[in-house]
Order: sequence, then C-alpha cells, then structure tokens
Amino acid sequence: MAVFTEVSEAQAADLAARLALGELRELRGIQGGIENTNYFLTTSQGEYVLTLFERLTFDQLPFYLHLMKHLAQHGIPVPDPHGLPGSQTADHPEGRLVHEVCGKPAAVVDKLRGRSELQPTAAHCTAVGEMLARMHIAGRDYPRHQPNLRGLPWWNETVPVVLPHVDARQAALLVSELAFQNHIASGSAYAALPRGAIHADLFRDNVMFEDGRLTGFFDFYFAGVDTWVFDIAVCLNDWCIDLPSGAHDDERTRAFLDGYTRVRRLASAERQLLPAMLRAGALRFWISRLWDFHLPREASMLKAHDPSHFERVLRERVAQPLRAET
Ligand SMILES: Nc1ncnc2c1ncn2[C@@H]1O[C@H](COP(=O)(O)OP(=O)(O)O)[C@@H](O)[C@H]1O
Ligand SMILES: N[C@@H](CCOP(=O)(O)O)C(=O)O
Repeated sequence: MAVFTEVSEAQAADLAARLALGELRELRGIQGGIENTNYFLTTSQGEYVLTLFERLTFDQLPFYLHLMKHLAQHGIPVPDPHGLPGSQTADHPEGRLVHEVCGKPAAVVDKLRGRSELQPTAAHCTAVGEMLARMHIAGRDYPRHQPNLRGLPWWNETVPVVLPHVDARQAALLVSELAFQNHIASGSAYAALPRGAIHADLFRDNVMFEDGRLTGFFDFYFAGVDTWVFDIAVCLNDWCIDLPSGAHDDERTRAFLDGYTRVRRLASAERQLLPAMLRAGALRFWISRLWDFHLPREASMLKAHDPSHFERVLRERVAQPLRAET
C-alpha cells in the first residue's frame, strides 16, 4: 500500500469544493501503487481518485495530465482529470489540471469501473494490444513533449547507484546489458523507430476489465515520448509471460501482437528490434525495482516490488530471443 503523505478529510473536502465536485462523503487510502500517494475520494457527485505526486514536479505534471485529457477527448478509456473551474483560457481550454494539497502537486481524476485481471487469457491480451495501438495513434497529435524520464539516460545514471547492492553475477549482467542497450540506441534501426507518447508502465495492475471487457487503463505517471515498440515490449514482458519463471508465453504474445497490429502494422525496424526492446523493458524495471528496494522512501503503506523477477525476465529474454516471425 502506498500513502506517503497523509491527507485529512478537511483538506480533501476543500479540494472537492474548489473543483466543484460536491461534498466529501469518504476518503480512503488506496492499497497498491508504489510511486505516489493515492486516495479514493467519494463525493455527493461521484467517485474519484486523488493523487499526490511524491517525485514528479509541478513543471513535469502538465505533460501527463493533459495527455490523459487529450486521450479521453479522443475516445480512449482513461481517467479524465478535473480542471479548476474558471481557470480555462483560449490557449488552455482544459483549465488548470495540476492542484496543490499538503504542499505537493495533486490531481483528481475519474475512478474507472472494473478490476484488474491478474491472470490474463489470450483474449485479455488481444484487448490490451488493440487498445495500446489506439492510444499510440490518438497520441500522434498530442502537442506537448517530455522524454521518458525512466529511459536510457536514467538507466545510465542509476545502474552505478544500485551496483554496490547486488552480487557479482547480477552486476555483470547489469553492466553488460546496459552496454548492449547503449549500443542499440546508437544504431540506425533505432533511429528509424516510430515514436510518440507512450504509457511505459502498462502492467496487468494498470488495466481494468468488467465482464471480460476492457473498461480503461490508468497510471500515466511514467508516460513520456519514446519508441512505440518499447511500450509494446513493456506490455509483453508483463501480460505475456509465465510470472513464476519469467518465460515468454507464445499464445498470449501472439494474441497481444494480433490485437496491436489489427490497429497499426509494425514497421520493419520495430520487428527487427523487438527482441532488443524486450531486453530493454526488463532492464528498465529491474533497475527501478533495485532502486526502490535498496534505496526506499518513507511511506506509511508501502510494499516494494521484487527486483529478482525482472532479473529472471531479462535472463530469459537474453537466452531465448523472441523469434522474428512472431
Ligand atoms: N483512475 C482510477 N480508477 C480506479 N482505480 C484507480 C485509478 N487510479 C488508481 N487506482 C487504484 O489505485 C491503485 C494504485 O494506483 P497506481 O497508479 O498504480 O499507483 P502509483 O501512482 O503509486 O503507481 C491501483 O492499483 C488501482 O487500484
Ligand atoms: N509497474 C512497475 C512499477 C510501478 O508500479 P505500479 O504499482 O505503480 O504500477 C513495476 O512493477 O515495477
């Protein structure tokens, strides 16, 4: 569970009133999540999620919140952020979406219906693949730009920080994989990859289903502009593997890629680099989990994710690269 900052009912009621969302009925700290403080906020008008951002700054947040607003306006099922009434201008018709609570940047978004599907079937994977491709297409005319803040520069910065905490075999893999990813990123195939706004963290716990149908997806706070195939790889590494072993699941992989390519065909550079991007996706989450595990922050409700899971996924991806025809 993650509540890093305690919000009082009075503070939540005040925010709900400022946003014209009605009277506070209930405020409940949310179980799950490791990055931000999240509460379910129920008012006389509906159900919302209040997020206080623990690492992201007032300057970084408009990219994420306006992206969610943009996607919602393009019919993509994501939580719609609530703006401050009266703050709309001709240039910013959505109004101010970043608020302040307990001195931290905060947002209030709609609560999605449904539950996450932690044991997905091929049909769930097809739905997620299709929806990810729709999101990539809808994001093409999103005008704001912010890099993926958990991309290659962050890996280069963070690997030396986590190295003292791992054993020699793990250190060797981190160092060699980082060198491989720097090599890939400097090549011409990588430069040819199509890119745009990506979610970058679309794991099983960030998508909702109801009666087998996908109702929406959330947790955009690792989003950024990066390659679309990296986003695909992050999904395949979570939705389409056997969790205990980290091994690739052929049926769910095919189902995911079928769903995705029904909406957008993969470019040849994407097909060529998918195996390398699967390794990149595993490395990214291995590094962040090591970082969270060995350099934790204070939180009144927090359970760090297991770093060794993504070490296994990475070893699998290195030993068994996905066949090119998949
Ligand atoms: N818009 C939403 N609708 C419904 N539930 C949500 C929504 N946003 C977050 N949640 C719930 O809160 C939990 C934690 O949110 P998450 O975004 O994963 O946290 P973090 O920002 O710490 O990564 C999710 O697992 C989900 O149960
Ligand atoms: N999905 C990432 C980290 C973010 O966790 P979330 O619970 O906020 O989605 C991981 O599994 O390491």
